[in-house]
Amino acid sequence: MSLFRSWIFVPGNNERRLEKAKDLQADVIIYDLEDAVALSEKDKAREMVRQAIGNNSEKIHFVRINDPSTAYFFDDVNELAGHGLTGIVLPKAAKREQILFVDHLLSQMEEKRNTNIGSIEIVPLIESAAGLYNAFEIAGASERIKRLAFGAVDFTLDINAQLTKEGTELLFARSQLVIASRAAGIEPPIDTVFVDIKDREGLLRDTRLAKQLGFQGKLVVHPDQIEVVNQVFAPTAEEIEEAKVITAAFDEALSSGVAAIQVNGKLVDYPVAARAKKIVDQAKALGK
Ligand SMILES: CC(C)(COP(=O)(O)OP(=O)(O)OC[C@H]1O[C@@H](n2cnc3c(N)ncnc32)[C@H](O)[C@@H]1OP(=O)(O)O)[C@@H](O)C(=O)NCCC(=O)NCCSC(=O)C[C@@](O)(CC(=O)O)C(=O)O
Ligand SMILES: [Mg+2]
Repeated sequence: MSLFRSWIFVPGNNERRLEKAKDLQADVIIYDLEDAVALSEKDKAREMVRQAIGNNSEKIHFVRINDPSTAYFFDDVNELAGHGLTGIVLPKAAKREQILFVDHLLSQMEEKRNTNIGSIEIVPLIESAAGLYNAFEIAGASERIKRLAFGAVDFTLDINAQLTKEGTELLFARSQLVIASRAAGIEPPIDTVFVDIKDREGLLRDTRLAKQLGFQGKLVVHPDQIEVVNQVFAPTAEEIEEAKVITAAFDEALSSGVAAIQVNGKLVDYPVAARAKKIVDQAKALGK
């Protein structure tokens, strides 16, 4: 079971940061060809990212390509698809038709390069009012989509909201993304970046909120943010211990035909036991 807690953006044209990415403890690396790269550097970045993926085959890699309305999109897909990347992050995802188009192009690239058709994932980045409104349709548009991600910087720009540390302005969008994802039958989404790199407490609060709302992980922009995100999205030792007690007690109860019991003063029934099992599975994936 792979973990998808922390997703770090690494600017695709920065040699030093591409090199550093190899040793980071992030679960996923996103090599960025979009907004972290100046227009004059797009071609160079594409080549650098290709090399970085080749030199770093252990990790789960995504590339954030430029969106289909740009002049860079086709070259990004053509030069990177089928070269060892796990998938693409599709920025400015706003409607189902975009996904169908990208899906079709990826299938052609996979066929040309003798890779399994459908193996390259797509993570649509929802960062506009239209994207949020169509999130359910986007999530269900292709088998390649396992999860959505949220981009609050562009989103607040689009809806004329102020991006604050409290994130009140994001509450509806965040919840809507969680619900659209689960209604479409895909995994919980990945939350937006927290831009104040020096504010550890702020990041901790923001990440806890994302977890509470149902997100599975969070995008980050700086190595210092990885540890907080990994910690918040991993169960604590107490949670693991409690989950083990609950699953053992519930399995025993079920064998006697009982499906509602009390453990440490709390009701345990099927959904409570299912949540506990998820924690036990996550702990196993973390080697705990
Ligand atoms: C912010 C800053 C410039 C600060 O750099 P500074 O150099 O001042 O930082 P320092 O503290 O000095 O770095 C200490 C050491 O870490 C190394 N180091 C730093 N960052 C590293 C890194 N990312 N990867 C590997 N290594 C790294 C560095 O090389 C140094 O190592 P060394 O050289 O040994 O000293 C840098 O982090 C950075 O570029 N971040 C990524 C920016 C980016 O990708 N933006 C696009 C994604 S967001 C977006 O698009 C919004 C969105 O689309 C998406 C959404 O929300 O979904 C929306 O709409 O909302
Ligand atoms: Mg953006």
